[in-house]
Amino acid sequence: MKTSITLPSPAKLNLFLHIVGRRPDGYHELQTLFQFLDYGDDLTFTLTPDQPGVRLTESLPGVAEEDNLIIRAANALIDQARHPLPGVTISIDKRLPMGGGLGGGSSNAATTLVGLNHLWELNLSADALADIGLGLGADVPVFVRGHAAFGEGVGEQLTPANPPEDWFVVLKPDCSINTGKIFSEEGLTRDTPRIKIAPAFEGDASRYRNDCEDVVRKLYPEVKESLDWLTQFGPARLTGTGACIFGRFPTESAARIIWESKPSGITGFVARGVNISPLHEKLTELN
Ligand SMILES: C[C@@](CO)(OP(=O)(O)O)[C@H](O)COP(=O)(O)OP(=O)(O)OC[C@H]1O[C@@H](n2ccc(N)nc2=O)[C@H](O)[C@@H]1O
Ligand SMILES: Nc1ncnc2c1ncn2[C@@H]1O[C@H](COP(=O)(O)OP(=O)(O)O)[C@@H](O)[C@H]1O
Repeated sequence: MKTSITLPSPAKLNLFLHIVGRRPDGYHELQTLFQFLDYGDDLTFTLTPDQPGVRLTESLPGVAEEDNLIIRAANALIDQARHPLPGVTISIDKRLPMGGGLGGGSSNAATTLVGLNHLWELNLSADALADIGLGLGADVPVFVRGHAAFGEGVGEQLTPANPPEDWFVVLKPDCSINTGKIFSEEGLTRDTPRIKIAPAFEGDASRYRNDCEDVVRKLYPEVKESLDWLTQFGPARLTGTGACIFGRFPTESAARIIWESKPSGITGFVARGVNISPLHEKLTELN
């Protein structure tokens, strides 16, 4: 049995995000195209056979340990196991902004489920891990399955997709946006017609939009300014409920030229869109 592994926990983009209805429990029904980025956090899992339980080597600002999705994911696996498991210490190399629409928390949960399934040799199927993940957040299943996908329902009904693996400039306007607040806004578009997808959806995502964008532009001038700036160079869009935005470029050098000219004071990064999650690429290497 291996005792330590470091695994990627990538970001996602919602290349488009349509709100097509509402469930009786108030949750919004979405149609969205998820793609991963070759950029994200790293998690290191080290087994501690002499010390039972799950520990983090550092806490995240503003997140109580029991609310941390890494701890919640590890405990969800322990609850499923039929025998005692060795303890584990988990360290986080955090690069993704929190609450930015890049799915960092959901991705951390998925990397924990997939990583500990491997390290603890639990042999749970992807379906079983995605089910556990859905209990932690709507975006966890796509990270568990590891393939770019068209998502329906709350984003858990997934059809694998192969959008172009373009380069992105991702900007983080200096504000934080609460997902619940955006979904409760009166002016939110909630009736975008459903689109039909072919089984091998290639996703000409440039034709689609993010239905949260108008509301977010109005409420957060920082996002509006960044979108207006990035739009000069091509289509720019919000991911999830924001605050991060992205512009798409065919090559790394084209993306870097725009990145170098960004207004001072704004953070972000340049990354490539990838249809196989870096987490699954790494696991294939290990197996
Ligand atoms: C919008 C998306 C798109 O990928 O991403 P993010 O912006 O969070 O990255 C996700 O669907 C985010 O799903 P999830 O991560 O589970 O949402 P949460 O933050 O738990 O949701 C906070 C609140 O927003 C509302 N909510 C959320 C999702 C949804 N489909 N309909 C809703 O009405 C609910 O009131 C919920 O209690
Ligand atoms: N390990 C974690 N990493 C990031 N956020 C976490 C984590 N655990 C819990 N959270 C909480 O989840 C919220 C949403 O995080 P995240 O998935 O990064 O953003 P978003 O849903 O906007 O894409 C954060 O604001 C934070 O309070």
